[in-house]
Amino acid sequence: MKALMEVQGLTKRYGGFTALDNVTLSLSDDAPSMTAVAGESGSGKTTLARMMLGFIEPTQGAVLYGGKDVAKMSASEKRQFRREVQPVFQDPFEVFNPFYRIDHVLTTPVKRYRLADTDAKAQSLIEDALKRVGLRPQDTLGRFPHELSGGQRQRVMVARAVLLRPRLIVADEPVSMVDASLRATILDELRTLNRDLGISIVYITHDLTTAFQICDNIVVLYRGTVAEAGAVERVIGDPKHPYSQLLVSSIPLPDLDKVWGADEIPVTEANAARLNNGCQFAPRCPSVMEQCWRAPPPKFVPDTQRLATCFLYDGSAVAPDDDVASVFRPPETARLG
Ligand SMILES: Nc1ncnc2c1ncn2[C@@H]1O[C@H](COP(=O)(O)OP(=O)(O)OP(=O)(O)O)[C@@H](O)[C@H]1O
Repeated sequence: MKALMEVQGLTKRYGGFTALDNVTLSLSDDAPSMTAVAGESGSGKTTLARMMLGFIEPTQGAVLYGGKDVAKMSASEKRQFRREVQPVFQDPFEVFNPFYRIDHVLTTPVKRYRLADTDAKAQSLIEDALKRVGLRPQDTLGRFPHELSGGQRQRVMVARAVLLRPRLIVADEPVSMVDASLRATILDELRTLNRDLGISIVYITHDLTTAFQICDNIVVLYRGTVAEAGAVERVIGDPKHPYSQLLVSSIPLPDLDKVWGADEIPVTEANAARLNNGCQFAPRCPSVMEQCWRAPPPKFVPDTQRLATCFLYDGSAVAPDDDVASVFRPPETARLG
């Protein structure tokens, strides 16, 4: 597989605290993919996203884009990387300057990357990008950020990313500040960009329902380590790692017999510290065993198209590779039953 981006043994420490620990994940260049990165608050999702975007440097490991280490790129390589790998953030309001009209965030990249040689071409590029994300140019351009809804502002940011025809969009909780009614529409639009324009998407979220709806594969992080990874219908439909099981059991379902919060395993001070050895989830795990305290579990492959770093699956094959994508379902193949 030719890789668009390779995250190799990525580790980020802040002082003595490990926010991300030895994560390896490659994104295929052959077929544009949609990959979710999920986990509760503090699991390291944003840290991973920021390193993929080249915003912060790893303590160990590397992010390769087109085979080149992002931290060692020349100015011109970095410029191309910045164009081809686009961020979409949680809160678009922070990105907008309230004193400029919306047009500013769209005309700036057109100028910076010389995307059009005439004003008419620039206008048509901008209008096309807005239409692609379901916005009417005549209702959007000329307005100030506060005159748009949160959902519209977020769509402008997606339109800005689309304008640059990126190869990869890293979207960090892109709809968590958007009204529920608009969430599905914006996520559908991301899916359409993936299918129609061939843009790969990394979708960072704590929401497994939307990850299931739009993504092919998912990586579940727990305290900076990969708990489980694979095809969404495997990991979300039938989770194997006790942490993924906990996450899935907390998805609200219309089940009147279910008592919400009943499955929660509280974090106490005693189990909040990172372990030096063993499985990070051991202190909260309902299935914890003696060996879980001694060494981190390998990446077991209990069935096809998924891996689970959990000793419950000792005896299953171990993943052939550190790369969690080695068990991914290739995009464009049918979902498992
Ligand atoms: N600049 C920093 N300095 C110190 N610690 C940090 C820094 N950035 C992140 N962390 C810590 O690293 C851990 C992972 O943070 P990160 O933002 O990646 O988590 P997250 O999964 O994205 O959480 P959330 O869903 O709340 O955004 C957290 O414990 C956080 O406090």
